[in-house]
Amino acid sequence: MSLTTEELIKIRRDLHQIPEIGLEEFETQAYLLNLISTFNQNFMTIKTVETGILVRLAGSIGHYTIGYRTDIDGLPVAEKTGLPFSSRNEGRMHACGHDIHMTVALGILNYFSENQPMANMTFIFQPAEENASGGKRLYESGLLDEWMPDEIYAFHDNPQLPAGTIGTRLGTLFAGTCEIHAHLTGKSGHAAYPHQANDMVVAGAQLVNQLQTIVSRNVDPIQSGVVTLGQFTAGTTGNVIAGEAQINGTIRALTQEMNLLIQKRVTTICEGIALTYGCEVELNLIQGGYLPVENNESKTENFIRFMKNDSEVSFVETQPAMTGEDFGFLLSKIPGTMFWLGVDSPYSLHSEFLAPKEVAIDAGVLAMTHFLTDRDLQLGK
Ligand SMILES: CC(=O)N[C@@H](CCC[C@H](N)C(=O)O)C(=O)O
Repeated sequence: MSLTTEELIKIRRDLHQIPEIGLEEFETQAYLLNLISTFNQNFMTIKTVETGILVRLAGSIGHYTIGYRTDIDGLPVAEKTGLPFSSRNEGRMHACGHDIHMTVALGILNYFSENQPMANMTFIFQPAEENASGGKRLYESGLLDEWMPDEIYAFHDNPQLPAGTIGTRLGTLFAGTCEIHAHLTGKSGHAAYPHQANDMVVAGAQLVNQLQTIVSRNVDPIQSGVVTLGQFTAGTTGNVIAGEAQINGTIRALTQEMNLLIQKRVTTICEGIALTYGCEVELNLIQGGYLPVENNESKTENFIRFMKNDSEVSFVETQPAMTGEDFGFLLSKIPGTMFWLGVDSPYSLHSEFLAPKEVAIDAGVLAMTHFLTDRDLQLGK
């Protein structure tokens, strides 16, 4: 018996109330393990990796392994949806919809635990998609090795698509990202004596402005790039010159070459600021596993063909997006497809008001159980 709509919605709401940030998903892991232990165990094996979980369904032939991945982490965002099942963890929210991702993965896993596939299936419940390259960590732990998928699938929810609609494209779906962390050290002092201090608010402000010229002056306008500096902290009060500043941000580019070019320009500009303002600029650029999400050509052609032909699935071809995903790392090792699942919300991913439409859950489970059943049949021939 597959999970009912009501059961799936209850699971999603349970998960929504316990968001945890990357590598701290202890409650989430315990909830998932407890639930998965209620599924048919006849051909299931479970392993844990840090706060992640790997579930293997042994196929009746076992000649091939199909992978399916969900991320499980939340964000350091204070929820303001006002929903009765809002986050119970202060300052934490599933503001990127990973509660929806997990619920759909559980629906698919539950279905195949009752309907044994011919191929093996490896389900990956992966921590730290937002902050610590969880996919790369998990891959490099070696624990996936004996259950390594031959091909792999995953989705991200999309507030801009109608609830339940599946979308993807051939080629690059998401950007590669790279975190920027710049720490500026000058000399603090009295507001009345600027000549005796070295003001890091002024140096930091110049750094922000100069970094914002990279996209307009260094990126080929026919291509694309983003430099967003989401955090700038400096100083303690209005009449004390700040001796330190911290600026954090992120780079986005659809090719690794462009990402590296932007990283190079960020480095050069930081060196220039250090020289100009006689301060120290300690720069950390962290790309980790956030490579561009490049869909495999033949797997994705097959995926798109299937979704277009399934009369119960609504499918649209989408443009590339500047969101990042560490599934890009797994796709650089294992051929597969990343796709969107529409959740129809006026608020964007990472918004404290994001409230995905739950009707998307059933649609996601249906589309993927249909697709993976078909894929299993193709592979078994
Ligand atoms: C889907 C999504 O929103 N992913 C995140 C990935 C973050 C990567 C990294 N921590 C960074 O900030 O560059 C995103 O912000 O796109």
